[in-house]
This record gives sequence, C-alpha cells and structure tokens, in this order.
Amino acid sequence: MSVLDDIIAGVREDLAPRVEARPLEQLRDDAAAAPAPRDAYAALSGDGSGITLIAEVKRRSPSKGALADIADPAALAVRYETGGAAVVSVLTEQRRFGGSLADLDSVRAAVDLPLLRKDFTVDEYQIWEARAHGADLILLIVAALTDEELAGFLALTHELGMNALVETHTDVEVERAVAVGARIIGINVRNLKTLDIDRSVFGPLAGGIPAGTLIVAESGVRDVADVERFASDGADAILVGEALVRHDNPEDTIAAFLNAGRSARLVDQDQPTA
Ligand SMILES: O=P(O)(O)OC[C@@H](O)[C@@H](O)c1c[nH]c2ccccc12
Repeated sequence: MSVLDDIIAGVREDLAPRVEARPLEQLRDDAAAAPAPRDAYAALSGDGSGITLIAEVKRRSPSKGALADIADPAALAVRYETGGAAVVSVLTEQRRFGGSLADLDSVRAAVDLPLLRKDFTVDEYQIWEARAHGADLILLIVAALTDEELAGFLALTHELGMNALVETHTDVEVERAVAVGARIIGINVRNLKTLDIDRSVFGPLAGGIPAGTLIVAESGVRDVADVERFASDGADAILVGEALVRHDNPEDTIAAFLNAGRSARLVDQDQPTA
C-alpha cells in the first residue's frame, strides 16, 4: 500500500462519523448559509508582474513529522494576509497533518482572502463540507481519483461557485487534468506515493500545460532560489507550507518570495526570445 492509499483509508474512516452526525441534506443548508465564495482564480492570477503565493497553515506532515505547534491558526493566517499572500491554505486532514475543520473555521473568521481547504477529497460530501465552512478552493489530487470522479468532483466544485486546485505529479496526470477542464493545475514536486521530492519534474510538466490555465508549484519551496527557478519555469503561483510555519517572520519570507518571483519574470523578459 502506498503512503497515499494509507492516508486515504484514514480519511474515509474519519469521514463516516461526520456524515452520520450531519447528513448531506443538512450540510447543503449549511453551504447555502455560508459566506459567498471568493474568486480564487482571480486572486491567483495576480497583476501579471510576478507570481502569487498560497500560504499554508500546516502543523505536521508524514514526511517531516512535527513542523510547528500553531496554537492560533487565525493569527498565523492574518500574518500571511499582511505579508501579501493571495490565498491561505488550511490543511484539514487530521491524522497525518494535524489539521481540522475547526482550523478552517477560525481562519475563515479572521481573513478576507480566498481559502483553500487542503485535504484528500475522495467523496462529494467533503466538497459540500468545504463550502459550508467557507472555503473557496478545494484540492483534487489526480492520483487519488478516477477520471469519472475527477470530472464529477470538478463539476460540483464549479456548481458551488468554488475553484479546484487539480494536483498532478506526472505527465499522464497533467494530461488527465487538462482533459477534464481544470483551470488551476498544481504540480506537486513531492510524489505522494513515496513522499520523495524531485524539483526537476516541474519545468517539463509546466511546459505541457495550455495557456489560460494557472500553474501552481507545490511543495519544497525552501528559499528564493527555488522561487526563481519555479517562476522562470512557468509557475503562476507557489504553494508554501514548511518554509513559512518554521520561520519567525512569515511576512518577510512571503515578501522575499514575491520579490524573487518578480525579478525572475524581469530577467526572463530581458532574454532574447529567438
Ligand atoms: O510544506 P511545503 O513543502 O512547502 O509543501 C506545501 C504543500 O505543497 C504540501 O503541504 C502539499 C502538497 N500537496 C499536498 C496534498 C496533501 C497534503 C499536503 C500537500
């Protein structure tokens, strides 16, 4: 069993009691009463002068273990917003990442930015749940879904007025994401089946994604050199967790990463094109 299979088995187990406690019928009412969805696609598009940044609230991970305590996720998210993040990502997976829907609720109450509910989506219930808790963007991991699930989940996401970050790691997964009509494609440089990082997969995969689709570089952004590399290889946005939660001053880190994205673009514009 791969790490991904193992995580998903836990996610399904944790889902069952929630469905029992709040049947889909009632959850639909909660979704209708939630704050109107915010436009994450527009937020991630930025002004074209550089890259945008998704800042993640992340306590721990299966690859790194404990990263940060984060007693007050709302306070951290406010710092992300102040620093210039375009979107805040809140991990809600409990067993491996130490997150919860309560974290999403407290972040929703504290910031105006679009929010990504970061979880392993394997059931439509979770999409309704994301909306009910004020999320604007959800994660769909291609490796975890059939084509039919991917298409159905993406359609429901759009029906609810949200966007999906469709996560890929291989050329076949990118093809599947494009075929289903994903508007925001993430390239996770971490293989979720083995947890290995390989930053060199990003450039070639990004090169195969059609214009008009936003490309998000996910995982392993450690420093400005990584940001420059992803930006010049075609990233419109970067998703950063560890480098922010481990830093005393996430505002400064965000500013430095956004600056690196802008200068990478300027350098690229100066290069002769043929
Ligand atoms: O902490 P990092 O290396 O900056 O990575 C953030 C993010 O990309 C990572 O948390 C992630 C990417 N895809 C996921 C899927 C599920 C859970 C987590 C993830």
